[in-house]
Amino acid sequence: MTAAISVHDVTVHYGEVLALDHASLDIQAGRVCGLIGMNGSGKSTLFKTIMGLLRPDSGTVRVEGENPAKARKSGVVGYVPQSEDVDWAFPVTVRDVVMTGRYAHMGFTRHARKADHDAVDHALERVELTEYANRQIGQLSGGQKKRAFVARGIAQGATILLLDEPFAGVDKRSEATITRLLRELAGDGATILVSTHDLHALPDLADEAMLLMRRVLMHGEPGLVLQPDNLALAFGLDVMNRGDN
Ligand SMILES: Nc1ncnc2c1ncn2[C@@H]1O[C@H](COP(=O)(O)OP(=O)(O)OP(=O)(O)O)[C@@H](O)[C@H]1O
Repeated sequence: MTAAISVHDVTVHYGEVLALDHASLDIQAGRVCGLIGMNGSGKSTLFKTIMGLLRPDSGTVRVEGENPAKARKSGVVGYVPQSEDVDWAFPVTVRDVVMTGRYAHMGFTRHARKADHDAVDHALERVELTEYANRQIGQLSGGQKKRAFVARGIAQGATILLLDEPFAGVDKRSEATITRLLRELAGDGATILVSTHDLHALPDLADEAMLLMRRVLMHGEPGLVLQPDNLALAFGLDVMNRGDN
C-alpha cells in the first residue's frame, strides 16, 4: 500500500546547519502519528519539507503519491502552525482564518461562493467555535486558536493534517477536545502528523509515534517508542532520570 506521507532519505541544510540528515518515514492513511524530538531536532523542517515549502538537498517526498508543493496547492495538506509563527494581532476574524482554507478551491479572484461559506460553517461547528466566528483571531484562548486552525484544515478538505505543537499553551480541556477531534478526523480517513512535547498524552492521541533527531531514530507503537531507553536516545539522559527526582 502506498503511504499517504512518504519521506525517503531526505537531507536539508540551512546554510551550514544540518536540519534533516537522511530522514525516512512512511505514514499510512487514517493514522495519527506523534512526532517527538527535542528543540532543534528538525520537526518544523520536516513539516515544511512535507508541505513542499522547503526543497530537500537530496531525497524524495511524496504526499498521497504527489509532489508535495503540488499537493499543498491543491488543498490536500492542512497545517496548524506553532503559535509563535502567527501574528495574532492581524485584523482578521476566526471566520476569515477558516475561509483561507477555501482559497485552493476558489479561482484566482478568491470570491467566496455558497459552497465555501457552507464549508466554513460546517468546520466551525465541528470544532465548536460557531459562536466565536466573528471575533478577531487574537481574542481567543490558546486552545480555541488551535481549533480555529484545525477548522481551516477541515474547511479546506485536507486529507493530510500537520500540526506543530498544538498542545503548547493549551489547557487540559482544550487538549482533550483537540485530541478527540483529531481521532475523529483520522477515523474519517485523514492522515495526521502532530509534533508534541506532551508525552503523557501521546497514547490517547496517536496510533504511532516517531522519535526525530535530524533523522528518524524510531517509529512504532507509542508504548514502545516511549520506553525510557528510547526517549533517552532522542532527549539525552535527563528524561530517563526524571521519575527518580
Ligand atoms: N531559517 C533557518 N535558518 C537557519 N537555521 C535554521 C532555520 N530554521 C531552522 N534552523 C535550524 O535548523 C535546526 C532544526 O530546526 P527546526 O525548527 O526544524 O527544529 P524543531 O525541532 O522544529 O525545533 P523547535 O522544537 O524548537 O520548534 C535547528 O538547528 C535550527 O536552529
